[in-house]
Amino acid sequence: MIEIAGLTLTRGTLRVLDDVTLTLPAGGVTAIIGPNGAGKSTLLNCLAGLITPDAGTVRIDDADIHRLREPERALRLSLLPQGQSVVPRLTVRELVSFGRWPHHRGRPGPEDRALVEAALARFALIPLAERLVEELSGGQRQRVLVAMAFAQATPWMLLDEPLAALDPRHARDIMERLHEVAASGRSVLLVVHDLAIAARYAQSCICMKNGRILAAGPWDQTVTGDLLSTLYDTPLRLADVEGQRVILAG
Ligand SMILES: Nc1ncnc2c1ncn2[C@@H]1O[C@H](COP(=O)(O)OP(=O)(O)OP(=O)(O)O)[C@@H](O)[C@H]1O
Repeated sequence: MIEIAGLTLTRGTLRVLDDVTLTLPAGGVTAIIGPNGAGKSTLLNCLAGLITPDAGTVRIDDADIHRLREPERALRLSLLPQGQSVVPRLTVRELVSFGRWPHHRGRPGPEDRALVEAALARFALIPLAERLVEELSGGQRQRVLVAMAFAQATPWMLLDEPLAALDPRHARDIMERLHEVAASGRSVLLVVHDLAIAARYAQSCICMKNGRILAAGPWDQTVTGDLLSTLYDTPLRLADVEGQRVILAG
């Protein structure tokens, strides 16, 4: 599990994270939702140990993430940051192979190679494996980056807007695969703006506004139309269409 206690961060005069305290049980897909500027990316980067808070702690499976050295962190969690750029002249297979680096530190073995192939297969990238990443479409590139994070084979996958710039089919495609990843025992935590996708695929959610947690917990017990309306300052309601959770305006 991830245990967050009293996480506070100020940038200039802005309290970006305001005493965030939260326990995230392991397993499933958890969506971090909330309006622009709520602090979602900052929270994710704090959980990954990339940002050191002014106060508070983050413990992942009993280790204080900010006290771990980078290679140890990379064995516990993978992070796909927002708007990740890619190193030029790398093929898809080479980039996905980078996910194995924390495990082999420059000397990949048969298991590393097998896990890279498994990641390529899971994200339907075998046909693209020898293509240069920079020559792919934005959606294909995003799939490669998620596959790289998957190849890291960490108990936790943290993804900041992995669906950005994806059309509905490709967004669903990635979510289906992340759903499978979670079903196989890993924990997936992602920042997502598409509420329809979050409603469909996330078992749990963290609702952030103004650097605070407005609500968090299992989706069905937490998310209501009133909550979403307050979160986004616009009228929203929940509905059930043919067994699917959907969000409606007004
Ligand atoms: N390095 C920084 N310096 C100053 N302000 C910052 C810095 N990083 C973040 N902020 C501010 O903190 C707030 C939260 O930013 P953050 O990127 O975490 O929000 P977010 O919820 O991920 O937003 P979005 O949905 O737009 O990506 C914003 O007001 C942002 O301007």
